[in-house]
Amino acid sequence: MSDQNSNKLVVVGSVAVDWVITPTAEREESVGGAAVFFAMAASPLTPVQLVGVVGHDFPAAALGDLERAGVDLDGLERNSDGLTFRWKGRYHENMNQRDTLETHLNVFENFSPRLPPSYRESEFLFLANIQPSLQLDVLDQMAKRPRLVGLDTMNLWIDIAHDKLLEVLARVDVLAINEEEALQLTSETNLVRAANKIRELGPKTLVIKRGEYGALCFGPDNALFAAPAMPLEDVVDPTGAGDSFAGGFMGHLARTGEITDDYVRQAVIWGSTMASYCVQGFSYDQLRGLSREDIEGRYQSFVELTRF
Ligand SMILES: Nc1ncnc2c1ncn2[C@@H]1O[C@H](COP(=O)(O)OP(=O)(O)O)[C@@H](O)[C@H]1O
Ligand SMILES: O=C(O)C(=O)C[C@H](O)[C@H](O)COP(=O)(O)O
Repeated sequence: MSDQNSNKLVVVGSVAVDWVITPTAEREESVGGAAVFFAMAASPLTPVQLVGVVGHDFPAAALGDLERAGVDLDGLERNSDGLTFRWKGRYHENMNQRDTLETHLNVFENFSPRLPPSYRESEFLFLANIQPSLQLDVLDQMAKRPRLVGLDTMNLWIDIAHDKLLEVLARVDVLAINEEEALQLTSETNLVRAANKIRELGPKTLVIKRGEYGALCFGPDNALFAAPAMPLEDVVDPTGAGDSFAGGFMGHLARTGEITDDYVRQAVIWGSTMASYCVQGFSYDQLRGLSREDIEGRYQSFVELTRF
């Protein structure tokens, strides 16, 4: 293993301009996308290399934010012929549920991810929520199998690309999905039974994200770990919480290079820490410019929250 690549973390996923409506506020041009949230959350912990595509309308300021966060953008394709992927959604009163109002794939429609040579040797890879065939394509472009491969997906792919999804799942180590998706994927009604089935499909580590109720994690050596979400007085915008969680989670494992039950437990708390910042603002507003002191302090609040 070359030292140079030992803690590099590649992420492939959407780069988006969202229109987010909550019960109390609205932002019409909110930079988002799974790869953006993931990168902003992981970059305080480990070097991140991003793979995605933007159109001519993508704000230059957001590219500057990613660069200042230290995110490598060599793998970000800039397609001047079209618009960036756009998503519009409205949150319900309780903020744990949302309706998608519009999705415009735009430049994402014909996107074919190309990994720069400098990404191919990296030891950590996260396949954020995109078509399973593209996830497979990226995995195949790695020079060798990374030490740890994580994946997120959604109900759409469980419905329309089931076989491809099973094919990629067989090749990943960590699956991070939400509760409904875990049940849907396995046709189960019980979460523990669903988790056992999923772990037979490939991923030995499974993180089930439960919104304001936190996360449940089945570790590589069989530990079962539950983490609460940070109780917050003001939740501004939950968009990207899951991706920020994944960024903190994978970022910690890449930084430490340890992949045991104990480190996976810590990674769940790092995921919860970064997700808690995400939901406190629109877009990645609250993830930008975080100091080491800030994040260590929030991590310690989680330690205190769960001490007994
Ligand atoms: N309302 C909230 N308050 C505090 N933390 C939250 C809230 N919603 C989500 N989170 C954090 O974000 C994580 C992932 O969120 P979740 O909504 O489950 O993911 P996804 O966006 O993939 O559905 C949760 O495990 C939790 O730590
Ligand atoms: O890429 C997509 O499919 C989008 O809808 C754009 C969004 O910015 C995030 O991806 C929302 O992600 P989560 O709130 O973590 O589920």
